Amino acid sequence: MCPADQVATNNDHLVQSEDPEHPANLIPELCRKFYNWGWVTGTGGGTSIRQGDHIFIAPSGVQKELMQPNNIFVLQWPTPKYPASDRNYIRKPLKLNPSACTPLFLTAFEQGAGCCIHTHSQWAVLVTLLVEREKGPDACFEISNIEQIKGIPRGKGKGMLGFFDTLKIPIIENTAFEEDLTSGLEAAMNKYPDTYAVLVRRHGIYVWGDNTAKAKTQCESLDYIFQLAVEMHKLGLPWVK
Ligand SMILES: CSCCC(=O)C(=O)COP(=O)(O)O
Ligand SMILES: [Zn+2]
Repeated sequence: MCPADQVATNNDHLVQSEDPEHPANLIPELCRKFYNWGWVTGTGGGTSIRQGDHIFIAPSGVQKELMQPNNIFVLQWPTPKYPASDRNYIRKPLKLNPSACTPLFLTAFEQGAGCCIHTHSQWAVLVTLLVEREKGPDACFEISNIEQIKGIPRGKGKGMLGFFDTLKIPIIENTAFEEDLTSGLEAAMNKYPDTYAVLVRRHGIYVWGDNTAKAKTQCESLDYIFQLAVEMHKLGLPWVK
């Protein structure tokens, strides 16, 4: 756990609220759920929320399910993505570093997202392995004729996908360091401007939404679909009719 006595008193009021929906309360609460779903075990994965001109970010390398509100970093939005030293932190807990996923979360916020979730779900990883043969910029997971596809938006302001639509989630290659995934994420977003998620080969997935509830439900729908896809593959059933 992140020790409470290692926390600075800088702008503590930004993470102190009785409101369970406040991002500083919501991020630890969500990460406890995500841990139980196998999404953020072993310190991997995480979540970031934008509220107005503040971005709330978890620390790096901590047990995400044990996080407390006073462990949360706050960035003034907008903020430079690079170099990291130029980012506008207005709250930095002592002896902790911000998540290595920060530039990826910022990339989602640049697209207008209100929340971004990164998971290391084994179903997401397995799907990237099953389409491993299609390496390169065109790598993509595709599935159709599954009811849960309706839980994924067609694109911003375009409503939700329908049963007969084909869900497409781009896959980018993993890198040695989480931060170095940023250019791949940006490229995938440019190539698939309607996507709300990008898979990372042998690593996991980034999912974002207009707000926290949408990011969470979209991530749940995708995880359901990935698990189903793995089981379909084992039964020799095609993903696209
Ligand atoms: C065993 S986790 C490896 C790092 C990673 O992929 C990740 O998502 C966690 O990054 P953070 O800096 O938020 O701990
Ligand atoms: Zn990761």
